[in-house]
Amino acid sequence: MSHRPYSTSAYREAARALAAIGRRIYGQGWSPATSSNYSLRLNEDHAAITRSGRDKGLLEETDIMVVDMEGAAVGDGKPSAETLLHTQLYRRLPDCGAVLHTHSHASTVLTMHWPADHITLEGYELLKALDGVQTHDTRLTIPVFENSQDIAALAAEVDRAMDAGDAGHAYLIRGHGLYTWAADIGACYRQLEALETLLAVELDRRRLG
Ligand SMILES: CSC[C@@H](O)[C@@H](O)C(=O)COP(=O)(O)O
Ligand SMILES: [Zn+2]
Repeated sequence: MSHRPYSTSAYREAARALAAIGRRIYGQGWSPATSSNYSLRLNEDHAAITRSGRDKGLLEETDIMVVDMEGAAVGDGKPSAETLLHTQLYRRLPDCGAVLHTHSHASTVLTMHWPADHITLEGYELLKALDGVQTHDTRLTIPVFENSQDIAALAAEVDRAMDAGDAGHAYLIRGHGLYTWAADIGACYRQLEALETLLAVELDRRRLG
């Protein structure tokens, strides 16, 4: 299958941006022990993504590589083990330009301690940081998928959930973490910061009873 070529300068800019946002996310405590992975769309057929196993607090441009939209490495090295969860979003959502995945304390405890297959965030002003949300009077339902090492199967499950109209802004994986996506890295980081903040608030709210 022939792939449209991507711009080398666009790749270099994507690698720089992903390394910078990765260090910023690490500083928030959301990507411990090499967890988490980040990607940017380069064109219809390629994405820049973090290499597998990299320390996100020390992320450099050399820790980024290119994959095609079937999840195959372009060039040497091992892309993120969760690449297919990124390409599922790029293949399904033409306007998706950036995908961020984190492993925060809040997302882990909320999904591990409570068995529900969704987390609802409702009535928070910070919900307006999410694309398309205009009021605090909003109920955001975030689906929780069971964790699996079969990433292809997990990506197919996300696809089915989206077919059913779920996972509009983000999804959670139980005992694992959060995925969110947006048109560009700035919007995606804004959404990630809002969601991780609200998940921490929700955890505190539940503890307060
Ligand atoms: C080190 S535990 C976290 C990993 O298993 C995985 O969930 C993750 O987020 C990072 O995987 P990676 O292959 O480095 O992109
Ligand atoms: Zn992960």
